[in-house]
Amino acid sequence: MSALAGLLREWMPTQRWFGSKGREWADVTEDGFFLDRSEPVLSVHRVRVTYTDGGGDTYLVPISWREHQLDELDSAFIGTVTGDGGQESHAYDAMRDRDATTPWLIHLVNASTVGPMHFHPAGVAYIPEGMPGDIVSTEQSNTSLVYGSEAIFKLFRRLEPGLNPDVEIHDALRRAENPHIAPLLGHIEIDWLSDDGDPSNEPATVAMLQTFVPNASDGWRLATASVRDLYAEGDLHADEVGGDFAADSERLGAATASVHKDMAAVLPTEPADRDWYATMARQMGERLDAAIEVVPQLAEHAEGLRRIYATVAESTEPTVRQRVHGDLHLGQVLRTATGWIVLDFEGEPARPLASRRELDSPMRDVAGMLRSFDYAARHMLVEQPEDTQRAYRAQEWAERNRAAFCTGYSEASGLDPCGGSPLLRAFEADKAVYECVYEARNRPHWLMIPLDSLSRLTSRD
Ligand SMILES: Nc1ncnc2c1ncn2[C@@H]1O[C@H](COP(=O)(O)OP(=O)(O)O)[C@@H](O)[C@H]1O
Ligand SMILES: O=P(O)(O)O[C@H]1O[C@H](CO)[C@@H](O[C@H]2O[C@H](CO)[C@@H](O)[C@H](O)[C@H]2O)[C@H](O)[C@H]1O
Repeated sequence: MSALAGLLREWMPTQRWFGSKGREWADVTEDGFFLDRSEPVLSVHRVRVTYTDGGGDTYLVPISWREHQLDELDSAFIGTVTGDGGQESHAYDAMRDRDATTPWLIHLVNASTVGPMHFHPAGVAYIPEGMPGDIVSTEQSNTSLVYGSEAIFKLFRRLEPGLNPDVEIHDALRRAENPHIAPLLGHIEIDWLSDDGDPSNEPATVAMLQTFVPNASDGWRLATASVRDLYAEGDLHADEVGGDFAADSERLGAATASVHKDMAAVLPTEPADRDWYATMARQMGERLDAAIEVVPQLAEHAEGLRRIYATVAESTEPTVRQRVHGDLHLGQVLRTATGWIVLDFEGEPARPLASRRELDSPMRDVAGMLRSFDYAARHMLVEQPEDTQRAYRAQEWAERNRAAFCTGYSEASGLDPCGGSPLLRAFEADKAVYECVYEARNRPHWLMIPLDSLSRLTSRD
């Protein structure tokens, strides 16, 4: 194992974007190349991790190298490598080293190819080259840099061969002139190294650059502020407090419907048949089996969940299958002065890329957002699980905003998503199962949120 691979073995599991926390590593190998040789030197590494329980993942890790350690970069420090001549080089997370953030945009403007990496500007708008980028937050599955208030660069950490749906769908929705997206400015690909080292597959998408939406607030922040207002007003109902969110939820429903309509117009669609319903039910059951291995508390809901999934297998509900968002929640939408913007069309980061590009029911996204209203309403109950008054208010807030979202969706699309559809209920349950695994791995103190929802979903007959 190289000295760098040894350092990455310690460091990567501590990073939020590392998706396989808790799995034991069998081996780690890396291959890297230089993207920029000026100070600090910037290298990019494809890091292949294999696990003792089988399988493996490939991650992208950009590293900046410095001759001297810098106190201000302490939180980005990965470790020190000693060369053959005894000289030391200090490795830093290049996404948190501002001085190492300019080469990405310079190469995009120049449509460069550097080693195995290919830069593709979209050619539709100005790219602010020469400016350093600031990291958005480390609390995400990917890592984003904001350049001024003009562009946002998202590095996809876990690599898979094939075009990332975030790039593909943003490009399609721009062609459809949908007003609810931030335009794509470019993307970057890297040749995929298959296990035997033969670069014969499709390249993997490494990053995308989008227009930055200024003066916007994300839906999660706005919704949770509204919930806090309601909690602060012990005697008032959700529609009586200043921070009522229902009008925003209704507009968000309409924006979601508009995005679905345009995706169906410019990307493939197919009618759902009986086989598809049967496949959905089987996959939900399989996801549940796998999730119980990670979160044993799910076992007590298994019988109720399987009953819900069985109704999908028998469904004759007419649905069109189309491309969908795949992981729609309040943290994926921004409210601007003119309306809602939908972000991050990548799908659930834990799912294989091919399955995230499959045609699906738009109800998957409706269910995701309905789950998110539940999360927003209940996340503050984590600290006070016994507070029945707050639990009652949370329920009231969630119901009001879920209904408003459905009204907005149905007025814009002509389809009422929330009229007791068994498919929608099953998607909500499936999402809550996914969330249990996500929370167990990333935020165990929040595990009770999806677990409590499952109690309610499975007892509703
Ligand atoms: N175009 C944009 N304009 C402004 N902020 C953005 C934009 N895209 C993303 N963001 C901010 O960055 C956060 C993470 O972006 P997202 O695409 O959801 O990344 P991830 O895949 O890591 O979840 C969002 O919640 C939002 O606050
Ligand atoms: O990183 P992503 O935004 O792609 O999505 C992952 O992380 C989300 C949390 O940030 C997670 O969403 C879950 O928590 C949200 C509150 O933080 C809540 O609004 C969502 O409803 C809930 O699913 C998402 O599932 C995961 O894929």
